[in-house]
Amino acid sequence: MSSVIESIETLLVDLPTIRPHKLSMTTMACQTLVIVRLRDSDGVEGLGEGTTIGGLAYGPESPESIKRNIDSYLAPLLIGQSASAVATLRARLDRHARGNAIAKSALETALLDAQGKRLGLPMAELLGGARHDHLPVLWTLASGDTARDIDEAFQRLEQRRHCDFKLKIGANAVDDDVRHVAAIKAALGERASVRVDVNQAWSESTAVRGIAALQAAGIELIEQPVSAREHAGLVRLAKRFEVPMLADEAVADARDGFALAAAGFSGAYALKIAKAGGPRGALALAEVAQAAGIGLYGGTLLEGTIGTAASLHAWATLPELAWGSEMFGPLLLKDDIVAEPLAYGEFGVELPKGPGLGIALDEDKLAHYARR
Ligand SMILES: O=C(O)C[C@H]1C=CC(=O)O1
Ligand SMILES: [Mn+2]
Repeated sequence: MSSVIESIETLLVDLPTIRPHKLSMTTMACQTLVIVRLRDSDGVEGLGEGTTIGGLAYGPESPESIKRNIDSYLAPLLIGQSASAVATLRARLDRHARGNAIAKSALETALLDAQGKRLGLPMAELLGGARHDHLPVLWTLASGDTARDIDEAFQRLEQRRHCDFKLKIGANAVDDDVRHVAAIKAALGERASVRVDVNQAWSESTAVRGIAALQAAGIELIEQPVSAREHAGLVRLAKRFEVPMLADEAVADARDGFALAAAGFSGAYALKIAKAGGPRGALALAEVAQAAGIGLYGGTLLEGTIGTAASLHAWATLPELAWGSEMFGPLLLKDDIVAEPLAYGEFGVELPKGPGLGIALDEDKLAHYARR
């Protein structure tokens, strides 16, 4: 008898950040992880995570909606079904529930983790096999203070933890943001690369002015300068400037990626398991990007270790991440809920070993940080 899914538990876990993390739409002091524990009739447990940024500030799913929609709608679609049929189960979720990509990503991760444990294979093997076991990871400077960001960048460089930096801008007037970014780039010089993420904050005309100045300051990549829905504007910016554009909020899944490429976009796509409804959807977007000659970037919604590990297993199967990755989420958090943290070093992170995600929970820490 093949194993069936017996229960699915969801927990909200609130973890403080090491410092305020300032984005165009919110400033974070805490991150809320939605942790999924899926138990199968053969005793195997699969772990998953669905995490967003700033409640409803970043996107249409909040931690509370993710938990509630899994509990009320998505989990009942899976309970009693054959646990190994990951693709069929994932299609079942899409057939009966619209949207809710983050909730679906958490469940797909838990299904893959359980299946990997059952077969004794790492999750990357289920996704085609790892081509890399160490992935590059940048750091996001977003304290809101120029001098503090510069200090932080030099610390990270000296630790050999990160040598590429992403600056979060768009909350301030464009001239102030440009001054901030140019000062950091000037302080770091050739020792580090600097890119920016505007998180949709600019109109197209502001973007033209801001990007011209950022390009002159030596910034290497401009992430999501305009609204996610402004595909035509993003294409115009990509054609206008030498500095490449990175589409993030504009491309959730393979269909978005196809539409943007067909509209004439060139540059790079940020892959996120949360946007694409799971690791498999994110890899489908990667296929479209590769077919269109668009570069790949391993993105995060600032997940903790479980969501980050799931993403790493997916990115490890790709031939190349031309723009590296930002899988630093766990490093932004003061504490963790896993027994063994991910191994960061040499400007990147190791792909975890062992079956499934290769991650085990620390039950005491989980109980301590779980919301009651
Ligand atoms: O890229 C985003 O939009 C979300 C995120 C990734 C890194 C970070 O600091 O925020
Ligand atoms: Mn982004």
